[in-house]
Amino acid sequence: MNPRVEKAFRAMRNLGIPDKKTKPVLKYLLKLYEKKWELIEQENYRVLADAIFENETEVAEQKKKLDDAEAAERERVEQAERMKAIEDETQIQEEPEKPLKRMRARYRDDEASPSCVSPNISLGGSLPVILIKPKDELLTDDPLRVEVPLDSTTPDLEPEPPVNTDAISPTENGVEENDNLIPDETVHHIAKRQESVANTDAISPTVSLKTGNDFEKETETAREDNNRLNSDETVDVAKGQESAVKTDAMSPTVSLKTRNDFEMETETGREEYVNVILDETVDIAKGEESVVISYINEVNSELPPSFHYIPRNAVFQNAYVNFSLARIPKENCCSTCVGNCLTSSSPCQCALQTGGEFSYTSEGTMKEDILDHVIETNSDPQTCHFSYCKECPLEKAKAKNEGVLGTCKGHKERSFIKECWLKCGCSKKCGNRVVQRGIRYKLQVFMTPAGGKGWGLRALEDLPKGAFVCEFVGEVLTCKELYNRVSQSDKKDEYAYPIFLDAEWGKESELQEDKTLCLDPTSYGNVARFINHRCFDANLVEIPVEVENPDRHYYHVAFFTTRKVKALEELTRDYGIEFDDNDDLIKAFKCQCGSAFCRFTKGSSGSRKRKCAQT
Ligand SMILES: C[S@@+](CC[C@H](N)C(=O)[O-])C[C@H]1O[C@@H](n2cnc3c(N)ncnc32)[C@H](O)[C@@H]1O
Repeated sequence: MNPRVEKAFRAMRNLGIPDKKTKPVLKYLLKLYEKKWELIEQENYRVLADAIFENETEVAEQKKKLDDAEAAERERVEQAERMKAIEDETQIQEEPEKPLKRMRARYRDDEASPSCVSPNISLGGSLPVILIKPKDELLTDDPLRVEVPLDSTTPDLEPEPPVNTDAISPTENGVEENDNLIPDETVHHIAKRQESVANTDAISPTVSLKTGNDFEKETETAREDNNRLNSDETVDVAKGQESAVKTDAMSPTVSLKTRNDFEMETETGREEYVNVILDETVDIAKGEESVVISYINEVNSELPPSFHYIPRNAVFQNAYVNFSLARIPKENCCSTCVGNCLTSSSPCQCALQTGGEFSYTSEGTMKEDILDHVIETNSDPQTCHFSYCKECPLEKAKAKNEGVLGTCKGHKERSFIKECWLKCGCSKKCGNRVVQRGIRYKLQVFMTPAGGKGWGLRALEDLPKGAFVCEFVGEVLTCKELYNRVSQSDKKDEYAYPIFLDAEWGKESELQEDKTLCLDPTSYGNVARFINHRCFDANLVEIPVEVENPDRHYYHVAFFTTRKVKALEELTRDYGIEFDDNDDLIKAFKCQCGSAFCRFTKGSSGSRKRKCAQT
């Protein structure tokens, strides 16, 4: 057997996938990628694993649909037979001719009964037996979905659209790279993903990204040109996921005026500018958030990177995120509360878990004293505490590649916010539910000035201190999976910075591998993936938030403002990286944060100790 085929099988076997499932999918991918093995092999055969897992889910769903349809059909046929028997009996007793007339009137050979899908199929007898062949569902154009949405228990979630069951049905054939094993149209949904992986260039727009400055604003023709540019339907960005689909939904914002045309020092000037640049037809979140998240590039012609926008974390494969109402003990929810917990005279059960005080004000911001305490303990080496694991999952994952098990560098001890949730008695509008309600402020992804940090995030309105800006959303992975992905990625330095859910690691005597989790926004993430790093004095601080999961292996990570932030000011967070630590999984960048406390410029002396930062 071709050694590359054997290797692919082996990689899948390691994930518990038998060869017979791997074979047809691999074969299809080889055909799709025109035998470019490297596309299949990258990130430890992720494309292959994803395709197999997705296919399995869809086949199972479709099988269930078929079973249901068959059961319904059986029931219908039995019912028809029962009715016929009753009618026959009644008619024999009454008038023998009438029933036949009635029957003919109801089910004429050339007409469908009301429930009949396929009237031409008749199995003889005077009554047509109606066989319903379940219609093939239309293929969806949605991007490939990730396994299980974490808040699948929340009432808000809509059901998944149906997909074709026939995709990648296993066959007995061997993996011959030229065989047309799977009809293309049945694997359309997989192809879509593969195309986005294989051909990232396809997302480049077919329009030149001129800005308003490139036109002679004064002339009618120039204005028309500019308008045409704005409405050019050939722009295909669609987040780079759907290279074949052309849409202007994310066409770059092009305004006649640019930033320089506004008096940015004044409140009015900034407001005018925001009104001009806020193009609500451009939504990087594809309507997944309750606010539009626009983007703008006034610097160059780059488009935002390709990724799947997800508003909530999603679990990848074996990461252990198992929460259910039954697993939440009474002490972890305020089941006797009603309405808004914040208005009650004493702290509810949820607040008791975080020091007996609610973390939020009635305006929905974080309480200032709590926020200040978090900021202080994060940044002050005197108050910042680390706990150390006996066998650090990060070091273990690294050791798999490097062979030497390093000592734990420490995990920062953090204060949690505990929000009320489904099992609580309060209402969804309770003031102790902020992060779970999602983004509220108008945010914009923008290109930072040339030679800088690439895309960044800002708000288009002033933010008060303690405002919840957004959650850090990504795929929930085990550390092992993250290390596999990064070490096999050929774009290590472009890997979006993950966040480790390590707040409780140091407290556990023994950590199970599937519970050592992180959030990776590289392929699936939300707007937080655009937040750039700033050393120490970033205007956002990340705070762990417990919503569903009492055991805190899995929790949410939310960003709150550390001070008032003006509209258009870049939002930043401290990634907590050490620029001199060559040991880190993801290669550090040359920091351009501009902070007076920048760790990059302040001497990269080789110290490998962790330093405190606002993370
Ligand atoms: C999570 S992404 C942030 C969004 C990114 N700027 C983009 O264009 O998609 C992290 C990457 O942004 C860049 N970056 C973030 N903060 C930076 C900083 N302070 N200086 C230079 N580059 C930075 C680095 O390339 C880093 O790898």
